Amino acid sequence: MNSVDEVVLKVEGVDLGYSTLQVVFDVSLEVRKKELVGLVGGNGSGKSTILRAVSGMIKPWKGRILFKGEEISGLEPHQMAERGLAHVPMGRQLFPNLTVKDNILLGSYLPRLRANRERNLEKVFSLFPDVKKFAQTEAGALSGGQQQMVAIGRALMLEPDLLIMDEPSLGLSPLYVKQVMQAIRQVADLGFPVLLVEQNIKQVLQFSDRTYVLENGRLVLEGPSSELEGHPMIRKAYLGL
Ligand SMILES: Nc1ncnc2c1ncn2[C@@H]1O[C@H](COP(=O)(O)OP(=O)(O)OP(=O)(O)O)[C@@H](O)[C@H]1O
Repeated sequence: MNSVDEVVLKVEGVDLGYSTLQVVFDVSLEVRKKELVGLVGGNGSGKSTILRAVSGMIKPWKGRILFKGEEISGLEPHQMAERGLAHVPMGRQLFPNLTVKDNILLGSYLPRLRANRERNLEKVFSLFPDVKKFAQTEAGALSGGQQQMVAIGRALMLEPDLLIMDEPSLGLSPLYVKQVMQAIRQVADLGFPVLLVEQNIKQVLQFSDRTYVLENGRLVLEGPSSELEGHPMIRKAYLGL
């Protein structure tokens, strides 16, 4: 396998925007097999807009997006899901009155996944023992961190080739943020590539393999997360050092 085959997601020089307002400028990034890649930036820097383009909700004004080597322009979100893209949305969006188990099973709605349902459910339960413990509990009764794991579990039922996660730490207490980040790391270590979008740069640098830093719609820094942690710009602007 050569390095080109290993690239799952490739964003090439995209400009993105809404009606006449451009919010993302010439952004390129990639996610390879087995990687946990962070995309970080402050409020309104364009992170969610990039995710919307990757999941087919908006089309690039310029540039292109390749998923498993195929250009995705023109594909609808459900077609992206069929091709193996799982989007874990901001705010988790579970059905609070359904049990945890039923919420997770909703992830295996595609016909090709039905045969593997039970096996995949067991995989999710062995990955997140807490989720298994609450299988029969209504999802709305769980803590924010546990609900986030349920949402990730639901996405794994899709047998995804790429998971994109939109601010999974939002609204969680520091203890739960750490648990959720550890869970995401475990998911990546199992072999599922993850694009993790976050404002919480400190946590992302600690758990991801590589990170892209976005400011006002432009990439200002990128590299191995371990190297960025010590970068003067990061220390000054984001870590307050
Ligand atoms: N549907 C929309 N219509 C018009 N402008 C939008 C729309 N969605 C986002 N924007 C604008 O695009 C810019 C980037 O927003 P985006 O949501 O991508 O940022 P973000 O980095 O994800 O921020 P946050 O962390 O607050 O979600 C902002 O100026 C925002 O106001």
